[in-house]
Amino acid sequence: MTALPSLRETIARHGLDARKSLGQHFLLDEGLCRRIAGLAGDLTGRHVLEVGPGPGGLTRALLAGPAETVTAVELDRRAVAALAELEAAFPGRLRVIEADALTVDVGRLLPAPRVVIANLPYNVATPLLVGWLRRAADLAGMALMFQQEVAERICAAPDTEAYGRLGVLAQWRCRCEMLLRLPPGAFSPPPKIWSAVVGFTPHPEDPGEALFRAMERLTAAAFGQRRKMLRGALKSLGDAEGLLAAGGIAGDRRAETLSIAEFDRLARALLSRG
Ligand SMILES: C[S@@+](CC[C@H](N)C(=O)[O-])C[C@H]1O[C@@H](n2cnc3c(N)ncnc32)[C@H](O)[C@@H]1O
Repeated sequence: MTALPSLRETIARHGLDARKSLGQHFLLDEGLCRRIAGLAGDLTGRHVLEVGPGPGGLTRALLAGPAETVTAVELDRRAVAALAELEAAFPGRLRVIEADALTVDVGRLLPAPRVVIANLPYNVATPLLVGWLRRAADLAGMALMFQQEVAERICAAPDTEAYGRLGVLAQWRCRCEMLLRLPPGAFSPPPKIWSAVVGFTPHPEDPGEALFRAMERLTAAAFGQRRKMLRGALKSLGDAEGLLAAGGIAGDRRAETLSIAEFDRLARALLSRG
């Protein structure tokens, strides 16, 4: 196999100057890429989805490991062209797809066991995560880089300022763990803020689309007015008192005091009410 150009050469050859509109902050340190590639555990026999490979630093690190296959979905045509050489160097193991990751169905794209590993474009990180949480039972695990503030919200405990809709959805479907924090200087160009990788271990049971939607409605209402008591905050769902009684939750509590198990009870009560 002929030696691959360095990441900096790849960027220069393909005019891959970072675009803010695409959330492009590249990881060029090979050691760091290897570390991130290892954060989702042993990838032997696993099929990896990487969203936004960019110049391919993390992609190279994933291919150097034991993953069965890597499928990289990238919106930027310049990056797709830059990855052609890497694809040729790993025939049958790397597939690069030019697409908007928001439109991609992981369950259809990859065989199981599936793992998602990505340094996410920050502008679409939350909708991408919520899409994967919807079908978390289809995934064996995820290791995802976010802005640190978003990572903290995902892992937040009840009774904290950061606890909200995203944390409840994520922790309801997965065990979530803060794995690594990175300063702006780890990226090229450096973003304004720190970043962090969160590890997700999905719970095996699939709640189904209707219950997931009920949880989305519930958390949107509950945290939409987080300072209000739940009997007021949940009024938009109709008969808030009845719903809270069915879930065994006192009406004078506030959303941020509820555990994930209590949210689960309320979402089931909301669904069964139809
Ligand atoms: C933070 S950069 C990470 C690049 C590379 N993985 C790295 O770590 O150096 C995010 C990448 O996601 C790509 N991207 C942005 N929006 C996307 C979308 N909707 N679907 C797929 N890729 C997207 C960008 O072009 C960019 O390559």
